[in-house]
Amino acid sequence: MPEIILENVTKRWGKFYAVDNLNLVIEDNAFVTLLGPSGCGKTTTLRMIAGLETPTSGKITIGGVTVFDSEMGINIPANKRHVGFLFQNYALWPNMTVYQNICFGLKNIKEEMATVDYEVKSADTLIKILSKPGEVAQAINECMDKSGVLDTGRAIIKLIDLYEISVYTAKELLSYKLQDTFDVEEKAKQIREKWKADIESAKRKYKDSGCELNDNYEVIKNGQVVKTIRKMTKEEIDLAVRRVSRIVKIGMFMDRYPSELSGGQQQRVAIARTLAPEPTVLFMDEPLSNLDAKLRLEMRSELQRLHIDTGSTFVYVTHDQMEAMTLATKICLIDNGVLNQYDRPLQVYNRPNNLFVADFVGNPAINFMEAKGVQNANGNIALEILKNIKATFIPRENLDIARWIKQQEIEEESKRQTEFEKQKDKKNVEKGNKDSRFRYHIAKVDEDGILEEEKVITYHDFVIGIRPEFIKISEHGSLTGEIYSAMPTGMETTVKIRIGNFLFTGVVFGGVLYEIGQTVKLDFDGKGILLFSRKNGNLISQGALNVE
Ligand SMILES: Nc1ncnc2c1ncn2[C@@H]1O[C@H](COP(=O)(O)OP(=O)(O)OP(=O)(O)O)[C@@H](O)[C@H]1O
Repeated sequence: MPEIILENVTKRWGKFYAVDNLNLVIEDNAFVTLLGPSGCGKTTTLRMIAGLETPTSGKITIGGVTVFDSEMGINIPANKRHVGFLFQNYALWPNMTVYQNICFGLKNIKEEMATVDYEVKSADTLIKILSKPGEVAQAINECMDKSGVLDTGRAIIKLIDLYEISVYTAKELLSYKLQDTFDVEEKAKQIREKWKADIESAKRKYKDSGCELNDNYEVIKNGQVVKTIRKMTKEEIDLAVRRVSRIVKIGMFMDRYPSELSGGQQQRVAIARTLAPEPTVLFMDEPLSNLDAKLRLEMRSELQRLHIDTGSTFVYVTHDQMEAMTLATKICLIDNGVLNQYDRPLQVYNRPNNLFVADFVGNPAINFMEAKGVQNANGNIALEILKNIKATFIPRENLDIARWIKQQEIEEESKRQTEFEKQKDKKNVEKGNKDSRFRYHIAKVDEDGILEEEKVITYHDFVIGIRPEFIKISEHGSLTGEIYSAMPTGMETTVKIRIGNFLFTGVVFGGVLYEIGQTVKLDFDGKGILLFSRKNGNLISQGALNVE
């Protein structure tokens, strides 16, 4: 099954590292979003997995097959990786109908496939359908206008969708004119008998040549499915087109040209075209970015459903964190070519590995404030926040800061050592786009743009991260603030609260009305407050923050 494994994958152009030593396992059937700021290396990563870009070094495996290995000199081309693509500029062919657009790629496929007897298959299908001939007549009758004239095109689409059959089988079914027959049961019985006789005769022929048909109508010889290198038959192509059209609901547009479709409908055609060859892995690069907000929301839920319906592995590039959060089973968050976190969306939101991740995910953005303090014997950390306010951070789990610091120092030393070893290697190319520490932003009322001089930062310096939903305005709150701005949207109200010179963004459920300048009391609610080290930006712990 198509599990995708990236081992030490690097892509650089000269000294510029677009992707820097990426290690990633994309599980089978996952929906992974590659997320990060513009230019962080998302598209390059996707293109390398798909085979459209050659990594500088590393190894990539798809479904147990090594598709790239710099040391072994393996590089399987994109068209042999059995993957599908959907890009932002999906460009349908304007001179082809929707049907032709979807089946165009299928016509060019030539590979080893089982030999299938579609005549027997469709005969068997017709026998099954004709066991309830009244239902067929009824479906066709529903496609007549008031004066009793049949809309043949509509009837064919109706039969295709109702019985999941090809256009050829649907036309055959329509040719029986069951809707005009007095005794449908008798007529259906006669047709069934004819098809049964045909199937028996075909089976006899197979037997005479030492073959048989299995339940999927594949020809079996010596216990093996007979396979040949061939193109897809018209029937196979039609069934594939109908299958994907049903999934994205475009069955009724088959004869239209792209210019006769809305943007969203065109997008669905592009998706159908990508799905038709049944790729086991589907790569998508910002496929919804050309659509308006409402349609994008609609297509998001379509994609989620599509992921379940197709059972494929989806790898999806986006810089829209909302899209990444809502669609993904796992988010892969990249910055400057370096993987920062690879986790389930809510884990990324609730337990970000570092300040960059905390800041990148969440809208409205997380509030940061600096703090200084030491851990008490009982495990709590006595802090000073907002210049001169005393507070206590109570870690959710056991926390030994001294041990945490030791661990960080060991890891930093090990990184320094690896870097040192790398520099000794003559072939090593120094990273030009150096990884710099993420500069968190503290919201203030009068940001004069003058950066405060950096003091010596120690492990006693912290940054506290508070998601907007953890700012609780209440009568008995321990902090006093002033409403700086309030934006009710109906379902929720986003408020900015000023405490001294600092600004905090909170989200209150419901359309609460606040007056600008109004004094409010507030607390930091719950046990989801995040404690980061200011020295290296990493998450130390989650917990509660009590203000004295
Ligand atoms: N052929 C190339 N030569 C040199 N640099 C390149 C080349 N292709 C991409 N890059 C650089 O590699 C970096 C990563 O590019 P990539 O397209 O992967 O970014 P991205 O994360 O997908 O960005 P965006 O969200 O803006 O599409 C960028 O800084 C880009 O300028």
